[in-house]
Amino acid sequence: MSASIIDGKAISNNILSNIKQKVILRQEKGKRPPALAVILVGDDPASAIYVKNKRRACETTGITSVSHDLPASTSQEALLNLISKLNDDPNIDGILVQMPVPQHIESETIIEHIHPDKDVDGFHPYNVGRLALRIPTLRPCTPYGVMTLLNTTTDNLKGKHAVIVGASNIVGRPMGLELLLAGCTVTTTHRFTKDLPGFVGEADILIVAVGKPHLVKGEWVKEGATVIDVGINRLENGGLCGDVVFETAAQRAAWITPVPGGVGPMTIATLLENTLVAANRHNPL
Ligand SMILES: Nc1nc(=O)c2c([nH]1)NC[C@@H]1CN(c3ccc(C(=O)N[C@@H](CCC(=O)O)C(=O)O)cc3)C=[N+]21
Repeated sequence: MSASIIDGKAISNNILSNIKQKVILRQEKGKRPPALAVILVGDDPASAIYVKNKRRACETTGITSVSHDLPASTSQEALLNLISKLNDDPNIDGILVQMPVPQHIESETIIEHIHPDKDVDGFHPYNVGRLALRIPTLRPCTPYGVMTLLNTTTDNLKGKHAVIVGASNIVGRPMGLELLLAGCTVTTTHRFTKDLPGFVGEADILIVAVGKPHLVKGEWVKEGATVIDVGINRLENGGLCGDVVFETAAQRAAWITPVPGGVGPMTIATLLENTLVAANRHNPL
């Protein structure tokens, strides 16, 4: 078999143009555009690229982005104060604090300080808890973006065996909740899993989100599987690669996402979808 490529870039562009139409509709009804505050602390080069892509997507859709670029030396207290101000600001619908934050800042404290109604990343325990209880509101962007991709390739996810490699707070764990909500049988593997290749070989749907280049070998993949590679690893030659060995996996899979151009753009599209949802709630039509 030779896999078809899941074109995350094209699918995300479709979502962005839908959002753009909805933003125009709001403005025709006299409402301001949705507004996203983007906070970047420090100067991690990868973060700078992602944040730039987010701001560009805001421009494409007509969503207002308000940048707060802070030095790496920013204290936790100063960051919490800024978030408090944005929580109370009626002209801001969504707040994003780009992760990772510098070592002296505790990310859990920051995430819990963002008002759940403005948590467009879907990272707040309230929003993750809602998803766990099958009453999702603002959904974690990357897992929800992956669900959008799966729904374009698979008619009925119910009963499919989904295997997740990686159990992080921002991808692996909420990914399991989304797949469970969609009716999949879910297995989550992680650093203590024995026989990772054995679990991977059982997956109808394989989601890999670890951040280790080429961790998953193509030979492990089940014939006809759908492979979603969430990893984005920077190579020394400046290129990018995923967590899956693409060439060999594509010989066995039915569907596979590329890196770049797969999950990354979907994360951004979902972030803007969440911002529109938050705006429609704060400032209804
Ligand atoms: N509060 C917060 N929210 C996030 O959503 C968040 C975060 N922190 N920290 C880091 C991760 C990572 N992330 C990506 C966003 C866009 C691309 C993206 O645009 N990727 C392009 C390639 C871009 C490149 O050249 O590196 C692609 O895959 O085609 C990738 C990864 C959001 N994250």
